[in-house]
Amino acid sequence: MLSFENVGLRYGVGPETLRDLTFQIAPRSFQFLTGPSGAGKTTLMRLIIMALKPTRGLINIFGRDAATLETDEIADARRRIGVVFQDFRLLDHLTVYENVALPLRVLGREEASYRSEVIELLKWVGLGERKHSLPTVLSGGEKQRASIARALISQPKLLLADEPTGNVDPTLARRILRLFVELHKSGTAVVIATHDLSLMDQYEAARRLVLADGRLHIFE
Ligand SMILES: Nc1ncnc2c1ncn2[C@@H]1O[C@H](COP(=O)(O)OP(=O)(O)OP(=O)(O)O)[C@@H](O)[C@H]1O
Repeated sequence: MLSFENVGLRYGVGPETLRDLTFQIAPRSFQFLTGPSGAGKTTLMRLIIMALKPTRGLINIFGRDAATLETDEIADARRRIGVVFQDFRLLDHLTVYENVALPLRVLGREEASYRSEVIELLKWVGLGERKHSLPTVLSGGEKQRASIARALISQPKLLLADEPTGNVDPTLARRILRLFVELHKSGTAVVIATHDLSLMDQYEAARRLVLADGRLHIFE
């Protein structure tokens, strides 16, 4: 589903931020991506969603060489990837409900077919009472949960989450992890970037991808 072969990434001049990355993300797999602050976790996620081009090496996504994809093919591939960004990226003029429903609207689904699904997911992440609110009035943790719900709602083939529990308390973090594990069990490959050791300890079946000094170390 996703493979990197000898991928390197350098921002401007200076040493490579990521070096010789060779790994695969299998369909329906679950992995934590970890490593010290500044190790390159967000950079790696940006390479996967094709927001950055590698300085060298090959990235293959959904069976295609990422370097050869046209703009519309990149957009098509991105529709199959759910992303939880560190800065949430909610649309401020849409309500929480509308933000979460957006990926389904983009896929052309009728509202009647997804309304109850969206409401149920909002309840699960503790935003049932916030569905008509605009993102501007939400707390950091509420925004984070809305962005998680939006990434999950379309059951993407691949889910990338950058520090998805960074703004919530441990109880809610456990609940959110359960949501990711359920999604994985229903067929999504999940990659969660996190510093949170206690979160990782709650799902020992997960692979651990550890970035250090620009290189990736994999623990199955
Ligand atoms: N747009 C950019 N231009 C230049 N350097 C960048 C850019 N984005 C990130 N970097 C540098 O690349 C390195 C990796 O950053 P990145 O944000 O990927 O790390 P991270 O592991 O996600 O960190 P954190 O855990 O703190 O979020 C850092 O040294 C950072 O300063």
